[in-house]
Amino acid sequence: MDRPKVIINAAMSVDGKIALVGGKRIKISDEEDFKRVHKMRASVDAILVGINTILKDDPKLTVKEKYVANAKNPVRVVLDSKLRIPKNARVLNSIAKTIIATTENAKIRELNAEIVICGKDKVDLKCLLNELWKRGIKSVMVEGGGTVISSFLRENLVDELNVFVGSLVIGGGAPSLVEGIGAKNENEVIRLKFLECKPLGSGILLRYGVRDEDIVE
Ligand SMILES: NC(=O)c1ccc[n+]([C@@H]2O[C@H](COP(=O)([O-])OP(=O)(O)OC[C@H]3O[C@@H](n4cnc5c(N)ncnc54)[C@H](O)[C@@H]3O)[C@@H](O)[C@H]2O)c1
Ligand SMILES: Nc1nc(=O)c(N)c(NC[C@H](O)[C@H](O)[C@H](O)COP(=O)(O)O)[nH]1
Repeated sequence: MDRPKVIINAAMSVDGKIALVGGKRIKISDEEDFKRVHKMRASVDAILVGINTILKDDPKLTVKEKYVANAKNPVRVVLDSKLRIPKNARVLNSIAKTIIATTENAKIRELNAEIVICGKDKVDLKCLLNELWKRGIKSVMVEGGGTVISSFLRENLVDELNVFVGSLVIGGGAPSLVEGIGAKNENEVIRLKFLECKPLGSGILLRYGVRDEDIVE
């Protein structure tokens, strides 16, 4: 199947959490990591997140001038099965193009975005990646949250996983890097290929490959 290269990027605590208990956003990345994240945003054709990340964080998903000057903004893509996105979500501003990926079950309404229908209950990722490919999108940065990251990994649609490990512990039942059901048996474990580990600012950057054949060094 023709599909864009998929790179997951997220920031987690030492105990693998990506937000506070209850899902409230916390700054895990430091300035060095945000600079890396925004450089990566500037280098891809699209950035993708799940609707819960929009509802919890209200991100802009654009490239900040202070990190990368005069950058071209990638297309923003939101997985929103029931088309719940609020009209005033920042991702719907006119600074960059936005695609809302939804399902046949959604009640379609007018939004400042292109609406792409893929799947019935939740967004069919293979269908969506193919639609993005048809629009000239050759690389997608998946910025979360944990449920979306889980779907991409479980469906074996990931080429690279980049995780910044901040020097903090959140604990308890806070959202994790990979949500979903998880592995009960050894054969359900997702094995990664270690690529790189380097100190970055006050934390560590980890890079893994997932689909061996597609990893571009
Ligand atoms: N630290 C980080 O790097 C980082 C990055 C992004 C988000 N977050 C945090 O993650 C949390 C949100 O994560 P989450 O797991 O609750 O939600 P999410 O953002 O992963 O969105 C999940 C939702 O997307 C929709 N969806 C549609 N099709 C889907 C598919 N095929 N697979 C998966 N989801 C699909 C569903 O409604 C699903 O409930 C927030 O607390 C946010 O602060 C942290
Ligand atoms: N890389 C990263 N480090 C963090 O410490 C953190 N909390 C997030 N969380 C992802 C989330 O969706 C954020 O809220 C957006 O990174 C903000 O995005 P904008 O700058 O508004 O585009 N991401």
